[in-house]
Amino acid sequence: MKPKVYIAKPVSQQVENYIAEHCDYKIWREKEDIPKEILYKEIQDVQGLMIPKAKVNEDFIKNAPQLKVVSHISVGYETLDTDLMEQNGIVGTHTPYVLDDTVADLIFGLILSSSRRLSQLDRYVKNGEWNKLDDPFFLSKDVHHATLGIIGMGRIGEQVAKRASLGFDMDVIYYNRSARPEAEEKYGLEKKELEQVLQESDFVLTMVPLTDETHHLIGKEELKLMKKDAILINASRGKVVNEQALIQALHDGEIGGAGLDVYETEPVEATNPLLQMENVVTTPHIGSATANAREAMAMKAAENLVAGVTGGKPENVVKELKHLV
Ligand SMILES: NC(=O)C1=CN([C@@H]2O[C@H](COP(=O)(O)OP(=O)(O)OC[C@H]3O[C@@H](n4cnc5c(N)ncnc54)[C@H](OP(=O)(O)O)[C@@H]3O)[C@@H](O)[C@H]2O)C=CC1
Ligand SMILES: O=CC(=O)O
Repeated sequence: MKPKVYIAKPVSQQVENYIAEHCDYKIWREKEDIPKEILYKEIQDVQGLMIPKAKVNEDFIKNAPQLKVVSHISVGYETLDTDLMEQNGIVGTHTPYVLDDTVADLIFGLILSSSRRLSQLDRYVKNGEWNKLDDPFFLSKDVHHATLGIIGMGRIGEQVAKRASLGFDMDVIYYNRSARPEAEEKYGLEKKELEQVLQESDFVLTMVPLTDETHHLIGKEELKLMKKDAILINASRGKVVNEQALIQALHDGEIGGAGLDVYETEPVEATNPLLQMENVVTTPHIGSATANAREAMAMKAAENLVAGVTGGKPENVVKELKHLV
């Protein structure tokens, strides 16, 4: 008998066929996120669940007595209580590597559009406001040969460093708990203390996972250390940056601007002051959103799911994480 699994998101025919070969499955085919009540009903008798993001806590586990695998279709997994899952014999998996280049491209988009004011320029040209371009606001910051500080030199951080160093002749410095000698060698990177990275960078990118340690890693004091014209880019998780402190720092001119793909509350609230700021570029948590990357993530998640429910070893088991459910 094939193991039973639930797929909590529409997937391509190719991914569905692969799952069908190995499992009995049901699938949520609606565009909207699956409501919790339906999810909890569907996981009552399955061994595997594939889902973009699950909040796995006591409540979830009570509803899934046969569950062996939660296969996340994402890299970040701060919503998985990994201790609790281990106690209940549930393996968590995620989808690293296959989206690194795609997310790095988006980050470069944020770096370029926040420094060169691309969204305002587009708006002005389309509105016939060419004359606004005399405003000194538009004498913007060079990206090439500037210093990029990357906080979290992991898979994605390294791809950003590659683009910055080889493509834009940037000096790249980074802060990480462990050193990355190979990446240092390949891209001429230098590891520094967090304070130094903040003080010396023209662009600061936060690319750490969200954990107890990285929650509000960037707050009032850290923002104060940054150059007055520096731009903060956050494409990791909103809660890595203290958003109130960021709003204040932008308001007070402590830093020059921000490029944000992630927010403390998502979807970002319409009343969030960040949305009113001319020196803030926003995208809707869309780092991995190309057709290729999303398909690769879904296939990777399907492979992890199938391996986990058929007695194999999934390739991408999540590490124990000091989680924040
Ligand atoms: N916007 C989007 O659409 C996307 C966002 N993400 C987010 O990006 C995050 C990073 O992804 P990825 O690069 O694949 O992850 P990695 O695990 O490869 O990299 C994370 C890096 O952060 C470092 N790090 C972890 N904790 C700390 C700490 N307390 N202080 C300093 N450095 C730390 C790690 O090194 P060390 O442990 O040695 O310190 C590691 O180098 C994901 O967790 C996810 O939240 C991912 C994909 C898409
Ligand atoms: O935010 C996206 C992810 O894959 O993590």
